[in-house]
Amino acid sequence: VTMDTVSAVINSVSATGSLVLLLLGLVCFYLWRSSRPRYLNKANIPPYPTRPWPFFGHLLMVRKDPRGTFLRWRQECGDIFSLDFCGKHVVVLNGYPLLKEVLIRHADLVTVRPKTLMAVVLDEYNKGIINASGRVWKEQRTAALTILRTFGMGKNIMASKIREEVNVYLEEIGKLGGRPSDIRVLTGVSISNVICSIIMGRKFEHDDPFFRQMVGLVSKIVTQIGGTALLNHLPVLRHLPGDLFQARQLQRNTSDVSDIFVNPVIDRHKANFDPSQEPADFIDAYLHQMHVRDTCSNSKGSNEKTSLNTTLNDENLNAVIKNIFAAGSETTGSTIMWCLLFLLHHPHEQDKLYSQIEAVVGTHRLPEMADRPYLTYLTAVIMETQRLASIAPFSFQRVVASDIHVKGYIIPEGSVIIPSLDSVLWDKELWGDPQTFRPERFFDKSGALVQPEYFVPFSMGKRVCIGEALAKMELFLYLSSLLQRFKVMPAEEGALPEIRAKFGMTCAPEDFTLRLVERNKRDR
Ligand code: HEM
Repeated sequence: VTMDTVSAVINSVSATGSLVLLLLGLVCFYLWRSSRPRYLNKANIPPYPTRPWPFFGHLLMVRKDPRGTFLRWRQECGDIFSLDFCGKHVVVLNGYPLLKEVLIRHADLVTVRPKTLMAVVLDEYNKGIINASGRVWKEQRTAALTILRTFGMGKNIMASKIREEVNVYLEEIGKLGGRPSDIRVLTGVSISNVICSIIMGRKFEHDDPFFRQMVGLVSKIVTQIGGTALLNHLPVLRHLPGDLFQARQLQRNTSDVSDIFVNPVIDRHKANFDPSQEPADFIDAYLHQMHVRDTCSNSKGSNEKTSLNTTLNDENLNAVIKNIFAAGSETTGSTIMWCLLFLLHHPHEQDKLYSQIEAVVGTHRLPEMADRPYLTYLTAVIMETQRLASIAPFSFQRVVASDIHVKGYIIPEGSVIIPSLDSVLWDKELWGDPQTFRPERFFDKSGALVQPEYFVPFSMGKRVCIGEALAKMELFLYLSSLLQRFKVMPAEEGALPEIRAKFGMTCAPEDFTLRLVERNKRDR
């Protein structure tokens, strides 16, 4: 090897090295430019609690304990403050008056969802309800609400579907024989079955392998969404080797849910669709609406394809079904788990609740919706559970469509807003002792049950939860029937599980075991 060859190699290596360095520098410059806080020194922007870090802004500061950090920053900055998430301007809204002003008075300016990486990974960006905006969102939301109301959300048809499943749930719990158990999965499976019967008109055996596989996948997706939250603001991280943030797994699991479960179910419904028959379930009713629009546009002599006139189509139906599963099962299931955990810690409240069930319903029949107005203590316990658990502490994010003027500040167009439901449900000014489980707070001096307008676990405004009536019905029927038959007891006498939340798609309690002991076997 001559000296010339060696120096040629060195030259070419250093040229390549310089090129790589230059590229790296350009990438860093681009990242720095695109992640610079847009409004840092602009007047009239809600204040920043601390100076943002380069690139990440405030993201890493809130990662460990978002709830605690937000509550602390509210104390330091007041009800409205700005954050920077990797260059994205975020405004956090706190307190009932401010949430009401922005979400209700300026309702039309805050209906857009941000284009999060998660929505793209889940293949749901601008599809279905949760991740859609504008015309798609309006039409899908209206269709879904109409269908749910037709099926009696808050009325009898829905109640009988839920009660059927409650019976199976009670039998399964009876089989545990009062032994220490974690009933989180059992509860999740049961609630998912209610959603199945509403969406596709059929329920599954709890040990059906196909159903188990689907519930397992949905539960994985819900957990993985929590783990990938950082990616929403720093999408470049998904390219890291090793799938550190599980984004690729999340994508695979979501497309499995579509391929194995959702699309075949839609196809079966389409194959059996008969427009002259009354719709039997949600999918059928959606196909009916598609058919009606199709017929209307044809009768008007339009030559355009229906898909141009309406957003009701297979793709959006797929997304709506996934939305209802994702938003409707984990939320209700974890609220039931929170209620049982609170009752473990508050045996006196459990006794009071049981006495009312015994007096109003007795023990020879299951509670029904007609009992609800009389089971006021249970209703108060459910509301107190939802308030204290605050399972959706930051609701879902929205984007501001044009500048909003509030409290002497401007929330600039394009900012993301985070309405902190924690700040309302845990507000000392409103509740006095917000961290205490005290269902009595929902009764007035005359002993009548009251629901204050600032009780907002389902959020507020135009994007308020569409499943509120269904969730309330499920919570009432599951908990009244469960607590009528079983006494909630600690797994080990004197050793209570800690009250601690884990952050996923919602805030569920950390896993815990308990004993559900039959109260009076002879009565049944
Ligand atoms: C305890 C149970 C539940 C709680 C606490 C809850 C809470 C919420 C919250 C806080 C939002 C965000 C609203 C916003 O963007 O401001 C929401 C949205 C939504 N929820 Fe629920 N939810 C529950 C049960 C359900 C059920 C059973 C369904 C099934 C139909 C459902 C379907 C939805 C949908 C589709 C949205 C998106 C609405 C939109 O973007 O327009 N939820 N929910």
